[in-house]
Amino acid sequence: MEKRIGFIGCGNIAEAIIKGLLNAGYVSKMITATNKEKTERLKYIKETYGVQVSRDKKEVVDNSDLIILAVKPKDVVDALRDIQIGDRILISVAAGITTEYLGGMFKDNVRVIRAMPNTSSMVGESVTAICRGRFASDDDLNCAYEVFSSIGEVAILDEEYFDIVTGLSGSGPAYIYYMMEALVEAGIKSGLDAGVAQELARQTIFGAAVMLKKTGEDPSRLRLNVTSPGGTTMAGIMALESRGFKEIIYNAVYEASRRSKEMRESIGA
Ligand SMILES: NC(=O)C1=CN([C@@H]2O[C@H](COP(=O)(O)OP(=O)(O)OC[C@H]3O[C@@H](n4cnc5c(N)ncnc54)[C@H](O)[C@@H]3O)[C@@H](O)[C@H]2O)C=CC1
Ligand SMILES: O=C(O)[C@@H]1CCC=N1
Repeated sequence: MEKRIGFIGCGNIAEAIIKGLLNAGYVSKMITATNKEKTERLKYIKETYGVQVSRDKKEVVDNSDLIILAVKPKDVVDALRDIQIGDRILISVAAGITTEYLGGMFKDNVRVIRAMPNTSSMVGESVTAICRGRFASDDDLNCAYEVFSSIGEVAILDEEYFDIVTGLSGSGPAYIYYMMEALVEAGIKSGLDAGVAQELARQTIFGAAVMLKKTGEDPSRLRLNVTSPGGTTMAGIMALESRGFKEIIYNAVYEASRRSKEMRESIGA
């Protein structure tokens, strides 16, 4: 049976998940959302998606079987203050915040699932890592699996890997968009019209992503297929290598993971 889902915090990632769930056939009346800024944001969410909204987080909890906590890490304590989760499942997508810390905020043994989706949830193409806290069961994990698999792929992982996952796939879409920005700027700088550069870059990234997914081939194999010996691609790749492209990407994942840990520590979690 379809679970009733309540969102505490309705910013970017909550909106992406809501849209993804609705596209996947989820019924709008099964979704309720609340937010700190209650007026404009909730009006927008209600008008755009037809889901229920409430100014009262307790009402959201009462109307839900699963609660998705989608507030910034620094706001989790405030967001969960004065509510009773009872026998519902609490799914947190907050970067860095552990199931142990969240569970510790309640007197009862709350069933907590930690999830790290990304904004491609909006088009059903997220990859979401999930793990269960101490008091959540395998059934609870399966329940979360079902919800997130309707908006993309799901990986069940040990919680110790979540900072890395956050730095790789949670933040990852931004790296790809940044790559697109860089390609477009390079095209323009080299003399292309902006619209043309954008169209070429967007479809190149999309085509490469579809190739990866549909062929299941190793990316290095696909890269070699583009790279004629002594040709243009080889010259381009050598320019990337000489400027430490892989190290740059490693640093991005490392720094984002470090920040995930730092946000946890900054609230004493
Ligand atoms: N944006 C992304 O791509 C992803 C974000 N996350 C995590 O999701 C969480 C939310 O991130 P975003 O949606 O990007 O942030 P956001 O700032 O867009 O949304 C957070 C929302 O929480 C609301 N809020 C703050 N305190 C609240 C409270 N006490 N009660 C109810 N609502 C409250 C704010 O009004 C805001 O609309 C963060 O913890 C982040 O680490 C996880 C995966 C991906
Ligand atoms: O930037 C952030 O902190 C969040 C977590 C993963 C993606 N966005």
